[in-house]
Amino acid sequence: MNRQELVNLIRERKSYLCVGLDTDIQKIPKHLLSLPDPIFAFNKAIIDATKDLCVSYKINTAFYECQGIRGWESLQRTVEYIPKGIFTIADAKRGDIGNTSTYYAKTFFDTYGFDSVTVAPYMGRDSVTPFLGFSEKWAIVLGLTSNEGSQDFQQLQTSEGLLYEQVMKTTASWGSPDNMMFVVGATQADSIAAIRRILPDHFFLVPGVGAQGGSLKEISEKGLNKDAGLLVNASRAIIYAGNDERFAEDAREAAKAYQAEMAEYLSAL
Ligand SMILES: O=c1ccn([C@@H]2O[C@H](COP(=O)(O)O)[C@@H](O)[C@H]2O)c(=O)[nH]1
Repeated sequence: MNRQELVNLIRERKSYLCVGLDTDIQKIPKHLLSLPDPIFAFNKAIIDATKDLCVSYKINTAFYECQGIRGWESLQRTVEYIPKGIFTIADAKRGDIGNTSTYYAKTFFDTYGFDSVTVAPYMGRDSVTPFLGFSEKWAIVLGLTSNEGSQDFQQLQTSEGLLYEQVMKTTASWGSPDNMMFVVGATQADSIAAIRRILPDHFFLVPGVGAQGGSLKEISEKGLNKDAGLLVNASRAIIYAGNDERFAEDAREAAKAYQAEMAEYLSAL
């Protein structure tokens, strides 16, 4: 998906919601466990219930990889089930020496057909640029992450400023706002205005609302740009809003509340 298609989708749906499919076999409703592919059955119901409210789905590959071959099959069925025209994210946090990164990119873009993959930039240029050579595909680079451990390295003060700011500026120079986004945690709302000044045009993927306590209002006020420029992810707060037979309806209600709030913020742009 290209940038203009994503921007149009956000405008049409009045939403910049990304539903996170962090589907944990331990947490899905028990009545699904007797089905041949419980993870896919769960995802299918969540997608059916939310597909008109969001613009993106993020599949965190860890929840699938841990199931071995069956998990990869669930992942493939899920990504194939997501309606065309909705932006798909493989949250795999890849990045390695160049030839290996090339095969990570092929895996998620060509084999599985994702629009984007999350990339850890700390191995440098040759680990990131292989993700940028695919038409209408995106690298979503970790910028300032939502977890406490972001203080350990990312937030170190250097002679040039904060380390994550340096990393984001340099990484941005390898691509463009048409093929690169950055992860900025919703729990880092105090920093988002400064990051937006450094990167006025890039999309930010923002995880950390819901279960991690980040404020949708704050990050929207500080992070939206003229094209919206945000994809805000919520995983647990949506997909586990309920845990009985009504789980999909409960997920829809949770997604609807986020979308309604987003529509307000978009109307003020
Ligand atoms: O900085 C980051 C980068 C990635 N994540 C991922 O986003 C979701 C958040 O899930 P919630 O249940 O909404 O908290 C999850 O897949 C994380 O691995 C992040 O949280 N922070």
